[in-house]
Amino acid sequence: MSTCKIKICGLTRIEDVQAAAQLGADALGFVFYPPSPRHLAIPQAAKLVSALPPFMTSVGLFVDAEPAVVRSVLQTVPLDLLQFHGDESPDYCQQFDRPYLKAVRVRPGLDLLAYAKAHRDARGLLLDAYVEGQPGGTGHQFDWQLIPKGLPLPVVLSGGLTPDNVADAVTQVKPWAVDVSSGVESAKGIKDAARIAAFINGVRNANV
Ligand SMILES: O=C(O)c1ccccc1N[C@@H]1O[C@H](COP(=O)(O)O)[C@@H](O)[C@H]1O
Repeated sequence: MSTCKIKICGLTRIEDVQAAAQLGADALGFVFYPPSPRHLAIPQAAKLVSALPPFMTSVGLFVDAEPAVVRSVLQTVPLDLLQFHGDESPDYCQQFDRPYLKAVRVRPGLDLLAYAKAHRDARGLLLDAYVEGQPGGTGHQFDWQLIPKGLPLPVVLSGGLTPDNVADAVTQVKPWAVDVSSGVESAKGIKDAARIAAFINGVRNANV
């Protein structure tokens, strides 16, 4: 049985927060990126985060946001961890004095070791698929063979994970955690409890 951690991202409804918590997710992600169909206004996000039970991590996702935007979210929404999903520099990421994940979109030719070393103050490196013009949440998978051994940060694997492929992903990559959005939805921003349950089962049944 795998103890890989599980983050479900892009929640927009209280019933999805409650279902993900009851089904055993470790962390929930809330999107603060206006072009995303999963984007939340601050009051809505505050309501969802306040419904989290104890010991569950709330994660705020930003894409190249103005620092003032991140600060205004942090004033009202009690986020445990930030997820920077754009081209944010290490200096940018550190300015909020909050633990963070740095996301990177993996493609051939990218030196992931150098990228991880540059972002060594991150709590983890989130690996997503590269899709031209789209920062994430695409439902696309990338070639897991592109992940080098010996990355100096815990790996959070994402990008096109589903209930059908997540056991293989955990078995092959052995990440610290997995992150999913599209793969557990019935429509953008609408989570499907049966798919979340199947996803969590897939992680737990991985052969590691
Ligand atoms: O979820 C979004 O809308 C989103 C928008 C902009 C950047 C990232 C976004 N989501 C993150 O993308 C990855 C992969 O998602 P998927 O499972 O392939 O749909 C995941 O880390 C989400 O947190």
